[in-house]
Amino acid sequence: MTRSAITTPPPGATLPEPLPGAPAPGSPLGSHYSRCFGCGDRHPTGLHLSAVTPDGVTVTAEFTVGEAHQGAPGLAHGGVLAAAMDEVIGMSVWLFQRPYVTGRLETDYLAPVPVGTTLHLRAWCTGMSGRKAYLEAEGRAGAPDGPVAVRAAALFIEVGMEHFAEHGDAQAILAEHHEYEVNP
Ligand SMILES: CCCCCCCCCC(=O)SCCNC(=O)CCNC(=O)[C@H](O)C(C)(C)COP(=O)(O)OP(=O)(O)OC[C@H]1O[C@@H](n2cnc3c(N)ncnc32)[C@H](O)[C@@H]1OP(=O)(O)O
Repeated sequence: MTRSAITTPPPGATLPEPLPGAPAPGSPLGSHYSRCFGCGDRHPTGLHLSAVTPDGVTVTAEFTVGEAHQGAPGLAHGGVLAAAMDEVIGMSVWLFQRPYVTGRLETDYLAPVPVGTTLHLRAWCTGMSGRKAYLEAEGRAGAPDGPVAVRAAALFIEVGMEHFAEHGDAQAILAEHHEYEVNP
């Protein structure tokens, strides 16, 4: 991955450990919002990522490129592939049980991805420092050990739940996130 200085952990960054209460290894991760373009099962043309965590700190997921995801005829749109990277990385920081948002996302496209291809995604943390989490992800075509078609490096920034209430739909958050106080 040709990551930049912004997405490279600084000296002294730490690696996360599985938290108490993390999903059991191999158990499915639920959607954080049913209308989310990345993981929501109520989004009609979304990515419908289905994900598990093998170890409480990394995430693996699958995404099958559909008709609604094309850029060039028959090929996945690059922005859609970036969204898949953003989502699987977002799912992995969700394991830290604190809310984060994407600050920066860098993407390398290594091969075209035809409609009908299942991308096997993986995301992992390379370091945490204060409010900043440094993460990477990859998408392999056709199989977990298939050729890497897309790679990403990201900087995520921790926010309070009020971030989503202030800028988004507080009622929709409350309806799906009983575990968080959105207006502390
Ligand atoms: C209900 C649950 C929902 C879960 C949703 C997950 C969805 C999946 C992930 C997403 O797609 S999130 C959607 C896309 N991202 C956004 O909408 C974020 C928009 N940006 C912001 O809201 C603010 O810019 C942000 C919260 C990221 C930062 O603003 P703050 O005022 O809180 O912090 P500040 O600007 O002081 O930055 C804190 C540190 O991060 C650094 N930083 C922030 N944004 C950066 C950036 N873009 N690039 C590099 N560094 C950045 C900043 O330099 C600083 O570093 P230092 O502490 O070292 O000084």
